Amino acid sequence: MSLVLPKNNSKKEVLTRLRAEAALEWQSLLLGSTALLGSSLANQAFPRLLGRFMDQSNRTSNNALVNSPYFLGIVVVGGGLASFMRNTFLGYAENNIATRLRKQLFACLLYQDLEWFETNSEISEDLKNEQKRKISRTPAALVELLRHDVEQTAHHLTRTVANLLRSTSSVVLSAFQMLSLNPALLGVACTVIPAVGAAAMVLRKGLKTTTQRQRELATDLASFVEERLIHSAIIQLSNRRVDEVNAYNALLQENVRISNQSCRQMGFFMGFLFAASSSALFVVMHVGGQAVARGRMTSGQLTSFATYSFLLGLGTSGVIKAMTEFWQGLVSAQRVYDVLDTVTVTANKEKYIFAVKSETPMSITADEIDSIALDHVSFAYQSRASVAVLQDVSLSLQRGQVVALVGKNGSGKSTIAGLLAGLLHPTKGHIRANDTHSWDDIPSKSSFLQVVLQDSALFNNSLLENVRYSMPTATKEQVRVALQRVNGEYLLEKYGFDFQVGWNGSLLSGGERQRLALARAFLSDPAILVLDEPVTGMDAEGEAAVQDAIRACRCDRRALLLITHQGKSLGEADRVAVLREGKIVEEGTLETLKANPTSELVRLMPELLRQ
Ligand SMILES: Nc1ncnc2c1ncn2[C@@H]1O[C@H](COP(=O)(O)OP(=O)(O)OP(=O)(O)O)[C@@H](O)[C@H]1O
Repeated sequence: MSLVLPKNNSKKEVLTRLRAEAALEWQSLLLGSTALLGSSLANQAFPRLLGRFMDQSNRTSNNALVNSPYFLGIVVVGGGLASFMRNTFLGYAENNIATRLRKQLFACLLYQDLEWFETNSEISEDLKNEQKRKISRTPAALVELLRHDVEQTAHHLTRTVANLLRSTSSVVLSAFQMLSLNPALLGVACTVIPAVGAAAMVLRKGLKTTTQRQRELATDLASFVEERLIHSAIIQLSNRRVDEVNAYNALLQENVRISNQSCRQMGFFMGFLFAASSSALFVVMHVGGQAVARGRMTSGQLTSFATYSFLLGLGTSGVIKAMTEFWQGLVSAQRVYDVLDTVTVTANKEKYIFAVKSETPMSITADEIDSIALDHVSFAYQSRASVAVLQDVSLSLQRGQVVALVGKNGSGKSTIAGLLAGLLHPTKGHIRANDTHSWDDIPSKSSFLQVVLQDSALFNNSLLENVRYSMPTATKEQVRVALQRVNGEYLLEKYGFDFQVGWNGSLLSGGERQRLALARAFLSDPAILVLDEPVTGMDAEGEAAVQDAIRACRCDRRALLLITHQGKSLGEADRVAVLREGKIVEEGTLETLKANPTSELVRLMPELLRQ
C-alpha cells in the first residue's frame, strides 16, 4: 500500500535543520562573519575620527592619531578588504547551501511515488498552532520551490543572518560610543525604543501571514501558466484566449493585493521608524546643543554623537529589515523541508535523501523470471481513497505469452500497468514474480519490465539519446536494431541519430514519437513488456510495426501485456482478460469468449463477431 504522509515542520524544527545546514559551511561563514565584524569596526571608526578631526580644526583637541596617514590608510584599506571578504565568503556559503538543498530536493522529487505528485499536501493534525501550509505539487509549483524557495532559504541563512549581525553590532557599538560620549544624551535617544519594538512585533505578525499567502499564490500562478502553455493549441482552437488572459489577470490581481498589503505593512513600519528616529535626533540635537553652550560637551563630540545616533537608527532599521527577511526566509525554508520530509511510505526513503546510493542487490535476475502475477490485488488512489479502482484482481503473465487486457474507459487498465511498473503499489494483495518474489522488493525494474504508455514521453534531446534512455550503454547498432523491430529504421534516414526531437518530441509526428518509445522499450530486452494502447496515434504502417513487435515478443519468450481498445489487436493474444469497474469479469482465449454472444468482450467489441 502506498500512503502519502505530508509533513508540516514547526519553526523550531526548521531552525534546527538550518543550524545543521550552516554548520556544514562553518569555514566560509566564519571568514565572512569575521570580515563583517572588521568592516563594521571600520565603519564605527569614522565618526570618532570625524569628531576629533573637527575639534582639531577648531584647536579644541590635539590628537596625533588623526594626523597619521597610516592609521587612515589602515581603516580605508582594511575596511575595503573586509567588505570584499564578507561578500565573497558569504556568497560561497549561500551558493553551496542552495546547491545542496537543490540536489536533495530534486533527488527527493524524482524518487517520490507517482501518487505523491497527484496529491496536494495538507497540514498534519499535530500542528494545530502552526500556520497552515499548502504546497502545490504541479511541475511548475515544484520548479518554483526549487528556484525561489531554495534561494530564499540559502539567502536567509547567510546574507540575512550576516546583515542581522552587522546591524546588531552597529546598534550595540553605536550605543556604546554614545554612552562613552554622553550617557545622559543616550538616555534621551533611547526613549523611542519601546515604541519601535512594539511596532516591530505588529509588523512580524502581519508579514508572516502575507508571505505565506504570497508563496502559495506564486506557485498557483506558475501552475496556471504551465497548464495554459501546454494546452495553448486547445485554447486557440476553442477561442478562449480572452477568457484565459482574464483568468490570469484575476489571479495576478489577488497576487498584487497581497503584495500591496505587505508593502503597506513594511511602509507603515519604515515610516514610523523614520518619524521616531528623526524626533529622537531632533531632541538629541536640542539637548546636546544646550550641553555644548554650557561647555559640558565639545561641538566635535556632539557631531560624533549625532553621527552615532544616525548609525544607530540605520542599524535599527537594518535589524528590522534583516528580521523581516529572516521571517520570510523561514517561510520558504519550511516549504522546502516540508517537501523534503513528505514521503510516500512505500518509497525507500534512504535511497533518495542526499545522494543516490547503489541499490540493494536483487534476489532474482531478469533471466530467471518465468512469470509475474497480480494476486488478489485491490487499489485506490490516495487522492480518492474511498473509491476502489481495482478490486481483488488476480492476473498472471507467463513468459512467451501474450495477454490482452480490455475494458471500458476508466475500468482500471492503466492502473494495472502502473502497478506492474512499480509506479503504484497495491492497497491490498501482492504482485509476485515466479510466485515467490515480491515485486516491490525488486528495486530497479527496467531490465525486468518495460512499459510503453499512451504518452510516449520523449526528452528534448537527440533521437539516439531518447531511444537509449532505457539502456544508456547501448551502441548505435543496438539502437538501430531496436528501431527495426518497430519498423522505425526509416527515422534514421529521415532524421539521423543526432536529430534533436524538441520539447516532449514536438518536432516529430505522434506515430514517430510512439515508434521511438516502442524502440526504447525493446532496447533493454525486458522479460516483461506492457504496451498501454501502443497504436495510439499510429498510421497503418505503425500499427503493423506494433504487430511485428508483438510477434517478436512471443519468439523471444517475453511476457506481454497488451492493453487495447482495438479488436483487431486481440488476434495475437493467447488470453484475453476483460476488466469492468476494477474487476476481472472474464478471462479466456479469444475464441472461447467470442463464442459466447452474451460475453462482456462481445458487448465491448461487437466488431469481433464480424472478423
Ligand atoms: N491519479 C489519479 N487519482 C485518482 N483517480 C484516478 C487517477 N488516475 C486514474 N484514476 C481513476 O481510476 C480509474 C481507472 O483509471 P485508469 O486510467 O486505470 O483507466 P483505464 O481503464 O486505463 O482507462 P482508459 O481506457 O481511458 O485509459 C478511473 O475512474 C480514474 O478516474
